[in-house]
Amino acid sequence: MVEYHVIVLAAGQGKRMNAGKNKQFIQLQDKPLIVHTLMNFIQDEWCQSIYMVISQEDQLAMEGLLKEHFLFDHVHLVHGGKERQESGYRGIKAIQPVQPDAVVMIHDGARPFVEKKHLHQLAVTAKEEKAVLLAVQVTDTIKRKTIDSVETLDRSFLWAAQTPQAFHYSLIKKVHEMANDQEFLGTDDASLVEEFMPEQQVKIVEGSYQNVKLTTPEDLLRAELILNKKGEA
Ligand SMILES: Nc1ccn([C@@H]2O[C@H](COP(=O)(O)OP(=O)(O)OP(=O)(O)O)[C@@H](O)[C@H]2O)c(=O)n1
Ligand SMILES: C[C@](O)(CO)[C@H](O)COP(=O)(O)O
Repeated sequence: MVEYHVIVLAAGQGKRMNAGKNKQFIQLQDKPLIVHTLMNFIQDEWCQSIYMVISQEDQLAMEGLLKEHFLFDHVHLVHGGKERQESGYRGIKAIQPVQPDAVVMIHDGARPFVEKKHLHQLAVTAKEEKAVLLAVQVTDTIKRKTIDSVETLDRSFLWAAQTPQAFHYSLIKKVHEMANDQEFLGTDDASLVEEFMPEQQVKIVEGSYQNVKLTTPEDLLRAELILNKKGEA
């Protein structure tokens, strides 16, 4: 067993979902999206603590929701920032003192379908290798367009990044500090390691295409299908 701590990012606005509220509150069958996500960690005995990063405006509603689902005592709440990266950094700073090699995962609240076997593969790999992300091989043909050319990239080298991404605490804290100081904005946390610690290899654990990020209304249909399938299993 490799213990880990998780930061669940839920401080976005869900603008592309166009739900008139933060998409984390959208009901998916019997419970809101964010509760589905949190349950993956509550039900994992390897998970030692959960820090959920939320926006100040959602504080009351989130507290209510956690109480309704009996999760209030299991989740530390932290206020997020304007960008996803800032929210992650605030989550990292909120973690109670831990050993430098403690494993910290960072996960999108909007990915409710992560599997326990992948959490464990990430934890084990992060403990040994310091930096790892969940990803899947790209299935599309990807073109790279410049002003005067179009080329087809070799997709056997292309991976779509997912979360969780897992790191040694001291490493992820350091690269977030550096990114903050230098006003560097990446689209995921692993990219900060790539940018500021190029000597540190980032590993990939191959994940599942079901671990989708619910971003647009179309993704909700997919979520319903996944939940129906899980219910049948
Ligand atoms: N300032 C931000 C922005 C995003 N997130 C979180 O990061 C995850 C991935 O981001 P995304 O899917 O882009 O969510 P939103 O920012 O909410 O969506 P949108 O960009 O459509 O507004 C989400 O769980 C979101 O709540 C966050 O904690 N803090
Ligand atoms: C971190 C991430 O989930 C990796 O796929 C993603 O980059 C964050 O969401 P966004 O839609 O790119 O803001």
